[in-house]
Amino acid sequence: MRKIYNIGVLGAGSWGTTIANLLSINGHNVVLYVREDELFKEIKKTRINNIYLNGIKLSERLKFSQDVNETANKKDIIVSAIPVKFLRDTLKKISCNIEGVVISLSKGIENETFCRPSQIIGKTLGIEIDRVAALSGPNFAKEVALKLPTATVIASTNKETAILTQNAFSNSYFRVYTSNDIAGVEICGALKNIMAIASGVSDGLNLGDNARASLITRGLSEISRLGLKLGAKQETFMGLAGIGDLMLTATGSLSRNRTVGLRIAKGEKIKVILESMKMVPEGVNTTKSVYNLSKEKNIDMPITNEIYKILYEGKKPFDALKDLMNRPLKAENYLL
Ligand SMILES: NC(=O)C1=CN([C@@H]2O[C@H](COP(=O)(O)OP(=O)(O)OC[C@H]3O[C@@H](n4cnc5c(N)ncnc54)[C@H](O)[C@@H]3O)[C@@H](O)[C@H]2O)C=CC1
Ligand SMILES: O=C(CO)COP(=O)(O)O
Repeated sequence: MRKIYNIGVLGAGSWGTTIANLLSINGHNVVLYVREDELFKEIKKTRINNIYLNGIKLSERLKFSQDVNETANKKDIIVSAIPVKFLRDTLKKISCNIEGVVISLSKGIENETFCRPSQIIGKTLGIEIDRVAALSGPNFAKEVALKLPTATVIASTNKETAILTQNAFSNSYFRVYTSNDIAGVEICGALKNIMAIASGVSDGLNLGDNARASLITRGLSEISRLGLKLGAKQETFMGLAGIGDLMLTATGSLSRNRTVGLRIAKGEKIKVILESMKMVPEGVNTTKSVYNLSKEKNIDMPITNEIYKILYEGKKPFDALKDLMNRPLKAENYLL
């Protein structure tokens, strides 16, 4: 018999809604915080999130709230599904005591502080890091919402937190592994979004399958170099949160980040692309964080550099390609 928890999910975007629905299907008592007034009315009436997860009828047991404190109060598990840019300010609105564990679903790195989502959560809510976990892996929300078979990783410095979450989230179509490498899992989840933009640019320019596979491989090498410097464990890069999510996002048609790259390659301006998207492609902000962080740490990240220049300095994608290909030749070393 599964233990039943009281759970609050912060953020009714596509992933927050999907996970709230999954946890409700798993038998937990779940309340989902919906920020937008119109969406709140609509979702209560129709049980469909017509902005972020259209076409999926949500569980009859799922409850909705527009109050972050009501959502977080007296919960065994709080799930945070807020894009990194809005995470700190949203959490600051919580004034109730946090009694249970907090699970982060966000994939990004904060611009000014270079904090990972779990670090923002720990600091802002004033809770110890061993009550925080991060869930990450090759997980398109739409496919999980459609109950297609999916595997993922939940990472925490505390084994009990990871196992509690593993048991609460797992079911016949969602298989959760545990990890103790929260830094590695979050770094992989954030940085693969940069590589997904790069892959989208490459495909949008019709550079071919060789180029995409090369980008994914050298992208992983770049992610690993920075990750190891930041304390990640090497084996995480070869796991679901690492190569698994990188492969998915750099090749899958559902990726918002990859879509940004495809549209950039067709000549659209990043400002116009972002204004046209309701969903948040985290890779755009994360590129800025990682570009600055790599300079601070003196880590060579050529793909990230070029994506930064395309997004923030208006560099032409073909010029970025030329500069990437014309760098000094070297021996292949995964970490160089
Ligand atoms: N959608 C997916 O397939 C997956 C998403 N993630 C990650 O989960 C996190 C949440 O993303 P999604 O649920 O996909 O969101 P989304 O991109 O579908 O929706 C945007 C979300 O941002 C919120 N938002 C917009 N403006 C805001 C503001 N000013 N203040 C506070 N919140 C605001 C919206 O209310 C909504 O919840 C992201 O870090 C994402 O990378 C992780 C795995 C899968
Ligand atoms: O993280 C994701 C899949 O694991 C979702 O990727 P996108 O944000 O690019 O859609």
